[in-house]
Amino acid sequence: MKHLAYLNKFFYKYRWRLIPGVLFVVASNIFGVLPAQVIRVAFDLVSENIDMYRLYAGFSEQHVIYDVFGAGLLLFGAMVLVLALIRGLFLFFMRQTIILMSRHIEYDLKNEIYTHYQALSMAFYRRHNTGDLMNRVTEDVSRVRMYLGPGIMYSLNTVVMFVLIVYAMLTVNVRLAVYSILPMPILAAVIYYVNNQIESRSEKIQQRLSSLSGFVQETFSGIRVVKSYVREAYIRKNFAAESEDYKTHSMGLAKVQALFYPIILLLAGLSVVIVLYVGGTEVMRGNISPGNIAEFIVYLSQLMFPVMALGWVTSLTQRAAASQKRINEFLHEQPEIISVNGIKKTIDGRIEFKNVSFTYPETGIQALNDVSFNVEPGQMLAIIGRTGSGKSTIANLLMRMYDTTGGQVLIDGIPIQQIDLNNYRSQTGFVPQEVFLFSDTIANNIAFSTDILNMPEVEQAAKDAAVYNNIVELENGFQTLIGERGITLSGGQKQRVSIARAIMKHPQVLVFDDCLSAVDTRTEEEILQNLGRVMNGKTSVIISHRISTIKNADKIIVLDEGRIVEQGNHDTLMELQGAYLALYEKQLLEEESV
Ligand SMILES: Nc1ncnc2c1ncn2[C@@H]1O[C@H](COP(=O)(O)OP(=O)(O)OP(=O)(O)O)[C@@H](O)[C@H]1O
Repeated sequence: MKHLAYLNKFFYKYRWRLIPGVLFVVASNIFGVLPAQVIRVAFDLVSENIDMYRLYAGFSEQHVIYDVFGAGLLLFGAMVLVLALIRGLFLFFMRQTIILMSRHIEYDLKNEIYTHYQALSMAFYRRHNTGDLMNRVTEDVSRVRMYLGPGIMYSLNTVVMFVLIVYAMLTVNVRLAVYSILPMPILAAVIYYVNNQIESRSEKIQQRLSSLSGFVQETFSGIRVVKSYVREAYIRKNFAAESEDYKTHSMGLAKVQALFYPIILLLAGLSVVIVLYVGGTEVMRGNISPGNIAEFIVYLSQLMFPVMALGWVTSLTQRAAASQKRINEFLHEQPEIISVNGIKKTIDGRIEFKNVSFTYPETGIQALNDVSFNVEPGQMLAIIGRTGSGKSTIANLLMRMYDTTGGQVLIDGIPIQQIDLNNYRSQTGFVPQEVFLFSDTIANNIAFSTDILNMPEVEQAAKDAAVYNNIVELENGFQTLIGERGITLSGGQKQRVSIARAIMKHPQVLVFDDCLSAVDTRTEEEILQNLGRVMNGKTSVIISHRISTIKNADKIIVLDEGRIVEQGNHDTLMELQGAYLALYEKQLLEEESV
């Protein structure tokens, strides 16, 4: 429960919804209790006057008595109706204040979590899977809202109604009141227990459903592999097994739900029987009138819902507390990459790695070991090396996705940690190895870094990335939707759109992480030539496997197992007759054999 205390700040923020809400709960309940008393008076009126009416049988006065009697009953009926209408009005306002408050808090909480997520570093995203992140913003927040809205509202309602009804009962007859209330705690306990059963079973079903939809999604995403390996029958069998599991759990839930209402009706009926029996004996003793029995039965029917709500609200609050605990876990995570009062400046692009070592915190793998190099503004640095040698790690450190575990990265001679993070990243263009494009138009994907879509600039970026001709050939050109909702671009086209996105930023430092691998050598040459123009006076870092990509770079570093084994330009490295030359010859051989 202590986890829910986090939400108290929101109650304070929305106090001018909560306080009137509480008053509306009280008012609606007062008007909810009054009709029972009107019914009691009406009932007594009937039982007192019926004898008189019969007494005048055969006399003309019987007619008059009937009229007076009928008009009286009509008046009572109208009173009950008016009271119900007033109650309805207050119920409307009660929901309009408390439920609306819960929706406002839900909105605030979702935004708070999302904003916090965005501040967290890469390592956090490596530790937690996307499903988990999504669940906490959606499922868990919804559960918390159930506590904030219906939970609070029904708890207040139950307490107020209980106090008013029990008070009204006690003023009529203490013995009857005690007997009537006796089954209530049992009813609440049964509902709490059954509700918990339903919730835990529903949760299991939800998990099965997630796993079923995950399974379906994956097999459809990989349908090409499934079909080419002729594994349809095998996949279908697995699907049937998953479905069977879901069905079994659903049937279990249906059984508990089927028991739920009969049990409630049984207990409710039992209360009425007790009232009739104990009330009857009290009437015989002359302690109460028959109207009081009618009054009690109305009270009982009114108490039934709050008592049911009590069991329901208890389990709902428990679940909300568990969800808030999960939310708090993430909200209390501190971003590893921070920049407090960082320097804001236009960077020149001088990069220096000074004895940099780096070990990934998630796996403990040492990816870089004592790496030192420097690049001047206007230069192109190329990084080459075998797979897993640490090339992407250099890009990660340059983009400050991680901080070094040893040594220092300096930008314009300033340690990278001292530069304002957003200021720095906004001047850096990065094309990752794994291309990611949003399900949006090509134009919006290229112009991702800007708030206003400037089409001439987008087109120029596309031309520089040598993808312009491919785009204009499409029916809708730059307005073509890509991704889940649209067409699929080829691997090389995707890479070039993502290069255009980085160029569009007019960065001071541009980092290409092996993003020309799916582009043919002629197009690659065109892009590199364009880059020479666009990045004139600025710094480029090109990571590649291919020597053809990097041979014109001002400086080339050759990495192996996290260490720099050679550095220089193409000619000096060739002269060294070491790792670079070996790589060159190997690639030359491969090209010839193709
Ligand atoms: N996010 C990560 N978490 C943990 N370990 C990682 C992570 N990324 C890379 N590594 C490890 O760090 C080492 C260097 O990886 P890196 O991605 O820098 O190599 P690379 O030279 O870019 O390889 P490739 O050419 O295949 O992309 C590898 O052993 C890899 O397993």
